[in-house]
Amino acid sequence: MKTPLFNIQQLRRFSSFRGLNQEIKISPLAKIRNIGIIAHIDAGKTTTTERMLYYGGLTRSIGNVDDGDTVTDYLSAERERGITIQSASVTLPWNGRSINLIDTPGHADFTFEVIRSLRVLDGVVTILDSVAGVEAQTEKVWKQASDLGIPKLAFLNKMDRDGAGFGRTVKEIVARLGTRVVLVNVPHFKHDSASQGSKFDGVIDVFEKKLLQWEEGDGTDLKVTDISDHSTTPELYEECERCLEAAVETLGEFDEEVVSAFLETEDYMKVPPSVLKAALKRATLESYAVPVLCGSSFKNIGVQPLLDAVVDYLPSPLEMKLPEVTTDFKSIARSKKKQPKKDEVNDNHLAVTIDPVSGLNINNNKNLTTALAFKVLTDPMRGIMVFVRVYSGQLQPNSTLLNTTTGERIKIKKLLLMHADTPREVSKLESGSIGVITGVNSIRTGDTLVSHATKKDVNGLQPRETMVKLHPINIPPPVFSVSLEPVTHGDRRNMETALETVLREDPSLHLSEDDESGQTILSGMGELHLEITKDRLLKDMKVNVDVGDVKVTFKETILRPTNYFTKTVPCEKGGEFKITLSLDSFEGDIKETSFAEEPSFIALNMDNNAILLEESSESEKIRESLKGLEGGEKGWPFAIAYETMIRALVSGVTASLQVGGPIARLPVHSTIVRIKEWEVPLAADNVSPLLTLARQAVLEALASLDPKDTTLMEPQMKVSVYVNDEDLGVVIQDLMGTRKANISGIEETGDEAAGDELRWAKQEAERTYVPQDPTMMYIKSGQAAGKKAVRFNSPLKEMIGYLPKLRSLTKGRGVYDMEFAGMYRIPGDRLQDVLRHDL
Ligand SMILES: Nc1nc2c(ncn2[C@@H]2O[C@H](COP(=O)(O)OP(=O)(O)OP(=O)(O)O)[C@@H](O)[C@H]2O)c(=O)[nH]1
Repeated sequence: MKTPLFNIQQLRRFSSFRGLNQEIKISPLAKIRNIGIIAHIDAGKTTTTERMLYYGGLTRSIGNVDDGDTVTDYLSAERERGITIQSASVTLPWNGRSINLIDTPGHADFTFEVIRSLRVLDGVVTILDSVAGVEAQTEKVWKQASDLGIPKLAFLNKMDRDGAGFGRTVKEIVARLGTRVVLVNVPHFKHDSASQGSKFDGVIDVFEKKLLQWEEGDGTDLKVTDISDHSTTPELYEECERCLEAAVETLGEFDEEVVSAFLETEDYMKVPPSVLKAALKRATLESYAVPVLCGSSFKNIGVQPLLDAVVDYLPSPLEMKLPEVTTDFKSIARSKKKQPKKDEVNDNHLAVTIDPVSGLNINNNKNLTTALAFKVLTDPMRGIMVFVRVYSGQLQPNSTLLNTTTGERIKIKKLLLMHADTPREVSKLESGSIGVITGVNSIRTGDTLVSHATKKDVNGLQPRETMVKLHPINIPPPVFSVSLEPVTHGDRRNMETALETVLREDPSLHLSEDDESGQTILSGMGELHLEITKDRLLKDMKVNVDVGDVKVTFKETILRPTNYFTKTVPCEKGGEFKITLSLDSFEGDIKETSFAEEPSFIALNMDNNAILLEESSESEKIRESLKGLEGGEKGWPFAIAYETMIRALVSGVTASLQVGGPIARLPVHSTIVRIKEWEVPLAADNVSPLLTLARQAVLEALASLDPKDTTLMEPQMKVSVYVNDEDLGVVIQDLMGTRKANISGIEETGDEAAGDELRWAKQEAERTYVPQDPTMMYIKSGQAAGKKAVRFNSPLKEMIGYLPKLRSLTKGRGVYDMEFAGMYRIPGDRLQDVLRHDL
């Protein structure tokens, strides 16, 4: 769900905090941990977060999901909508450190939000349900975090439940997520006379050689027993020794200090905890191994050691590698393309702090402040709050920033740090910190903000510095849409204002206009996504609007190139604006075509379209001036900056492609606009004529197309269905028939990793030591026998309403997950059907 992580209204109820002695000081960077919690739905993310806030002293009592009184609970927040203030991050103190917990929603419809949050995190805690093991969403978010090189911890929750399998789940983590593990703690069970079975009551702290047992209650009463003496606790000693042996073996392959420490006594129990902890931290940062802990958040067992582990094993911002930067408009530096030096680039793509085109390094640039806006919220009291992560330099209040994504200069006033429910005004936001800019309404999620690190304006920045962009947050294309129609004419203004707010907060929503019907079309990532947005518009914002049914988004694309079209207009100050362009077609992802290799290729951020400034397309004058710039920062004789001209071309082209193609007036997709020639007079002080010409020329090119020169495109989804052997036949029959599925494979579940990786992971899982699971029967590799995963691509249109169908075919046992695979041309036999029924 779109989970507001923190409902400040509820936090406020707990006016006297438990941990007053833990007042957060504004921490030096080494003391900060920017972390997120990721989990499959229901693994216990909310329950665990509640305990963290409580033990951190931010709440006075523990809320429970099932009683609907949690701080972070979505439904109660829903009920209190209007007075609820969401927050993207909250800071809690732990052991002298500040842990910034950053919201990461679990539902697949909000993948974009997960990616957006992951971008600003330095580490993640992955919560698994130890009864269910590794689940589909765990795998997905784990992979996303791995792709971004983010260090991870695993917390095996729900150890109190029947069927909880610590050992089994650990083996699944290794085999299915493809990682080594180090067991930081393992479960402890006591004999339960009532059930004549065993009951989870605590954990063995492996490195410290201690047994921690929790008393019933809020989890603050804890019995600690030393288990380092074989004569007093022989069984616990031996279990701990086996775990330490495994830890020393795993870490020893990575870290020589562990080997030396072990060789001093050749006794696993005598390797100092400090050596193991330091090695495990390094191993975690390098993604060599993942620390594993366990507990039962619901029973208040094991959460404090998890907080300790966050502090011990996840990095501070100082230890995290800086993100990739680019300077846009490559053409300015095109002849200066330089390869980054070997030692400047790490395998992990996040490590590149140097723009390979311009050579600019944000890491050692003392002048430059760079920050990424990762969430925008509208707070009824404070107005618009822009959450930013500062990557270099420092943000200062009452200063001017440059939004390099839009080219706009922005005056900012206050800066805030989130401290429990009360955002606190601060005199600066330093590199590594996460804070809030208030009172600015032009910043969107994903924008890069730069400023001078010491001055209060951007005047001292080099031209190249003003073009720095942190790697933008990729927004997946919206595949579903609804029409919006104000009930009365007077409601239109209200609707527009509300939509502006909603879109500012959620850039994965998109607005367009249906020229024929005049309707406003709102597009989003999934049915649920649009449902929640609709709720927000109708219920929270009280907009009087008719919302149509959710439909799949279709696009149009061209099948053959057009002729070139030329447009000119004289300039009042002398000379003329001119443009000559054509449209060309391609298939696939534009960034992977040969066009993308061209020096003057500009990918548009919508609909897989791009502009190609053909070789020598610029007027003689522009070319000469650019050459001048390459030699140094010599004069640029034009009254208008080069980037401003490019922005005009981009805006003109983007807007006209949205107007649509000849078949159904749908926005044009997968099209390249080849600009053969363009001119701007030297004296011109305004680019709007260039924008207009670009727009007119594209519209003329589109109008020249015959309907048979274009076709429709539709979203296809990459789907995995998990079913029992006995249901496989009927499920496949339905997939091949009704769902138009293109099946790529049927696998035993558990075989998700591919090739060598799979072999490695399986071997690693086999040799990974895990304690016996007393509460469950051991099922080999953790999977119920005879489960199959069917992988296929299918048109999204055919997948609507699939869940009830799958349930009825499999007596409720089948599950599936799907993600966007891409927009594909609709084959001729289905085209008529779509035109008739869906448009
Ligand atoms: N027995 C047991 N139940 C738990 C534990 N942790 C959470 N639960 C229960 O599991 C259910 C889901 O817990 P949540 O904390 O809402 O899980 P979540 O991951 O936040 O779920 P979403 O917000 O839907 O993604 C609730 O009924 C909890 O009471 C645990 O340690 N033991």
